[in-house]
Amino acid sequence: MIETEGLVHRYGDVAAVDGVSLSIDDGEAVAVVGANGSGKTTLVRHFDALLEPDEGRVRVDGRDVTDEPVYARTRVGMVFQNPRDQFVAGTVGADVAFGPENLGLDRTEIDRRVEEALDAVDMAGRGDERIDRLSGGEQARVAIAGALAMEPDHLVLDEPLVGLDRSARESVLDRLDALVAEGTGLVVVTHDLRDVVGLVDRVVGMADGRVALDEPTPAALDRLDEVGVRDPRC
Ligand SMILES: Nc1ncnc2c1ncn2[C@@H]1O[C@H](COP(=O)(O)OP(=O)(O)OP(=O)(O)O)[C@@H](O)[C@H]1O
Repeated sequence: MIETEGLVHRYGDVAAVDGVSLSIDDGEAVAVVGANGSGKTTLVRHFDALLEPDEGRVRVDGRDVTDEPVYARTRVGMVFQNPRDQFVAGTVGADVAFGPENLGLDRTEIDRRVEEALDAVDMAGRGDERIDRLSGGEQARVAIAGALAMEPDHLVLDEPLVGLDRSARESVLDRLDALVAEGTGLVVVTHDLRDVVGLVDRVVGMADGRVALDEPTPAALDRLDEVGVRDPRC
């Protein structure tokens, strides 16, 4: 479970996150929506201790992420907006293996995790391919595999579909759908709910750094205008 309590994050004088208390259960699929600059990315970066709170606390499974960042990063897998910024190796297999290697796991366990993670994103058998020769959609799926190889309880994706064409979007969404069905929790940051509305069972809407909407789908769809987000049904 991911919990924030009175979380405040400031950049200089700007409170990008301004008192957010939220809890996300294991297995929940949540969309975090809101207009540009409403604080979505800043909020989710705290789940993995990539930022430090100015006020309040963030816990994963009851453990404070500032005190135990490694624990948070093993339970919460993060996939950033531009996967190219996230790759650390030249080939698919080496990149996906990087996280488990850092956990100090033995080779057999690392190989098992890499194989399962690539399989989960429909990239089985492609470990030797160079990442820079993959399409944008394939790169997005490799980035997701890298997070999955840590066997996290939650996968947090920040605008995972930006820049992808329709078929690449569909292939990523297909894989996310399967992961949710298997019980992986999902937090998807987006300002466009159209693609992910069928995937999530809850919508958290941010406005000016605060949670202005927190409702299950489909009820949340009737209130999207309050957070400046388009109703995907229109
Ligand atoms: N590194 C930074 N330094 C200074 N200000 C920042 C920084 N990152 C974000 N901000 C500011 O914090 C506020 C929230 O930004 P954030 O990126 O969290 O919002 P967002 O909802 O994810 O936006 P978007 O939809 O455009 O990605 C904005 O006013 C933004 O300009």
